[in-house]
Amino acid sequence: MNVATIGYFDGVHLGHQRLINKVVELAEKENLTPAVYTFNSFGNNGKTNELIMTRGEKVRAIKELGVKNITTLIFNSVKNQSKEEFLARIKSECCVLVVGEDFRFGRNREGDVKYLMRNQDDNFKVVVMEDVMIEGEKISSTLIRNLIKNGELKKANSLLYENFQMEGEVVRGFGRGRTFGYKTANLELPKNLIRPKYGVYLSKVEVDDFSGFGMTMIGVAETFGTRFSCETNIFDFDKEIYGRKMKLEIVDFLRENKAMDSIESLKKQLMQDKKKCMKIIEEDFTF
Ligand SMILES: Cc1cc2nc3c(=O)[nH]c(=O)nc-3n(C[C@H](O)[C@H](O)[C@H](O)COP(=O)(O)O)c2cc1C
Ligand SMILES: Nc1ncnc2c1ncn2[C@@H]1O[C@H](COP(=O)(O)OP(=O)(O)O)[C@@H](O)[C@H]1O
Repeated sequence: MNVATIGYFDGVHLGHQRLINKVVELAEKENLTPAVYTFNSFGNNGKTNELIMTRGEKVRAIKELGVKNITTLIFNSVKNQSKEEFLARIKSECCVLVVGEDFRFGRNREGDVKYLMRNQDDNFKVVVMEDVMIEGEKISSTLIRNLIKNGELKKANSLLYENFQMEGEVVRGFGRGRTFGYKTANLELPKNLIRPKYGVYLSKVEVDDFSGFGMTMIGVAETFGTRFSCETNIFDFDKEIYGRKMKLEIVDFLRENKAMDSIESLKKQLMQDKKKCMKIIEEDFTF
């Protein structure tokens, strides 16, 4: 039998981690299976194109926390189930359910924690965990999405399972970067992932067997045009990586994008950006 929790778990943030850690702890104590029920989507409320992490990253995070059994429920099939039907399924597979205070389930979100508590018996217990708070606010995926959209990546990262990251293929740009001494690898972004506020960021970079740092512009290179791109100048690196898979962790916001009056000004700015990155790396990432 399972000890389980249920949720979409986008970001696997500190609140999610409290639930999952409890599941693992209780399962170990009772020699039961630690389990998570998650969903393939949120339905049609729009949030699905603003995901904090991909499904693959989420499943990996949940497994790394010690969960052995992950079930993905198809949102469209469960959304019309009554609270009785949904609970009957959970009771047939779980003997303990760990939930947050505001957990809702079933058609029109009709099932709540009170209903679950009333339906406990010898074979089914409910454990309710308190919300995890930050500065008087409940930590939630929505709160973290707003931080990311505001460019507050450092704060968002401090609440997430791991730094906000984007993984994709390195594609060709206009070949302009190399002409002024700053090659910039253009990343094709995963669809459905939330885009941080347009701007320039310090990032951690992984490509092939290289692992290091870089500076990333997300948004529009206003000096040259209006097309969206995500471009990274990788420090201490000089290799052709077109077509390779690259992972960026967006670590810290440096500045807004600007339209420059010349290539010389752009180069000067990039030099300053790099200096700022080096300072942060020295302060925060000295091993
Ligand atoms: C860290 C970083 C910061 C950047 N900041 C700006 C900027 O403020 N304004 C701008 O017009 N372009 C900016 N760029 C984009 C460059 O203009 C762009 O990389 C260059 O045009 C090369 O494009 P390409 O790779 O398509 O050839 C920045 C690029 C990087 C890597
Ligand atoms: N340090 C580096 N940072 C970024 N890209 C690099 C670096 N060294 C080599 N490259 C290669 O150069 C390409 C970027 O050069 P660039 O002239 O900006 O062309 P493009 O416009 O096609 O991105 C990258 O895609 C990568 O293959």
